[in-house]
Amino acid sequence: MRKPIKVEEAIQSVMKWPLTGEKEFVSIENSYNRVLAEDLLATTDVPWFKRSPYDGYAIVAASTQQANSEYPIFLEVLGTIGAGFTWDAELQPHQAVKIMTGAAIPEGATAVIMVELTKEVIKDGKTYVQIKRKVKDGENIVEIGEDMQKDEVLVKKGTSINPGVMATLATFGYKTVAVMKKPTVAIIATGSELLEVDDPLEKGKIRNSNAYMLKAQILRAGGEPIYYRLVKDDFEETFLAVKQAIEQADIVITTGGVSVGDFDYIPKVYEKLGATLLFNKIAMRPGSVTSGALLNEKVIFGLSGNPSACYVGFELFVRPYLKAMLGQENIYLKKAQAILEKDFLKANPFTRFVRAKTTFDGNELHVEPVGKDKSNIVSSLIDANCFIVLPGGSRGFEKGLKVDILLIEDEGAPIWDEHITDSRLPR
Ligand SMILES: Nc1nc2c(c(=O)[nH]1)N[C@H]1C(S)=C(S)[C@@H](COP(=O)(O)OP(=O)(O)OC[C@H]3O[C@@H](n4cnc5c(N)ncnc54)[C@H](O)[C@@H]3O)O[C@H]1N2
Ligand code: MOO
Ligand SMILES: [Mg+2]
Repeated sequence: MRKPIKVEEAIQSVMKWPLTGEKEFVSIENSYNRVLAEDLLATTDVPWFKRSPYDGYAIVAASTQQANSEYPIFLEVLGTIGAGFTWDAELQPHQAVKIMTGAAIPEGATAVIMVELTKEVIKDGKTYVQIKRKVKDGENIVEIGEDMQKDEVLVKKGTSINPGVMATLATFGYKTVAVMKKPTVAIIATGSELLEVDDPLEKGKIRNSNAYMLKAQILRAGGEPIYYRLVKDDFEETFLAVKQAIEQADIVITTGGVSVGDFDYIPKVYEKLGATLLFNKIAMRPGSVTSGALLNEKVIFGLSGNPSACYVGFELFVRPYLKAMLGQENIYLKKAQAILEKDFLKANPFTRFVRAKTTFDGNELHVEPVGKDKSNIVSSLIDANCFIVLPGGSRGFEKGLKVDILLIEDEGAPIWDEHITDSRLPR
């Protein structure tokens, strides 16, 4: 008899053994979605020179002291600079340089006035800019270091490279980036009933869908599915596949063959390998047979063969382990609360993770189970973007209750609908 342990105990027993990830260098072009292996520091001030935020005139603010709409002042315009160009002479009072957004502020200039507030006049062959208001010192000047300051830690290692991090890397000239190596994850699908994806159906057989599902889950979590094999329900074959995989990959996942059937060989494989069993029964549904074992400080995850159970097992146990290897902080699925939109009246002797779809009405989250809830179901995974967590020992949950959900994926909205609202007004 197997003794079920709590979900959190299973998570803890796995998370005691995170491998230390390694780093590697990739080109900035290939760094999107990778995880930073080193803190990202500002190597210069940004901007590193004063620049204009507007198209206008660089001036000495003091020259405008007396300006007002009745008595405008006139400054001589010495020339024009666009972004990327500099003005080499020092600007004197009563002089101006026409300047474009992004151009370096000339030496001596202390403010910029927007072009809309001025008028150019030509007198005796000279160009003057007419100014009708007092301009303050420092007005419309982007100061050195306004954006980022030299030596400032901008992004912590363990952060996933998003478009903003990408822009920051480029700002400081990182042609190559130190990122965490993607943990390699071997997938071994077990089962004599399994066909390859391009095999025609035969009596009693099904196509191996778990391996492809796991590949996608591994990629989504930031790992590298490197190796994948399909083995028959044969002890030797399964044993050799796992033994080889553990030498080649950082993490090994098997699917199927983990329960109490005559041909479920995974428990015996652990034994022969001399692996330490971490758990072989968890008080959860689906995936109660999910097993974990430790060999050479590497965790082998024995996920259920049933597709939905396999999926849940990955997200709850493999995902955080993989993300910990990547040095990430937020390794667990994000928890939220949502209003249950349909009765879920099944009793829950064990904690249940119901595949569900959550939607946001602009105000609150709502959630509805995606349908067929048995663990042998594939189709309910199509629309699932979260799990509803129903604690063990509960009788079922009625529509309208607030329930905990774990978010897996987030999609956009189908229409632009009241995307801009004033939160101060009643709705
Ligand atoms: N007497 C008992 N029988 C079962 C129990 C139990 O407690 N006592 N638990 C049931 C539960 S719950 C689950 S979940 C499954 C777990 O079984 P295994 O992990 O050993 O997986 P298999 O028996 O190999 O396969 C189960 C099911 O999944 C299909 N499968 C397997 N691999 C794949 C794949 N790669 N792609 C698609 N489908 C796959 C397989 O054909 C079976 O239908 O055990 C119950 N039995
Ligand atoms: O382990 Mo099974 O998926 O609980 O149904
Ligand atoms: Mg079985």
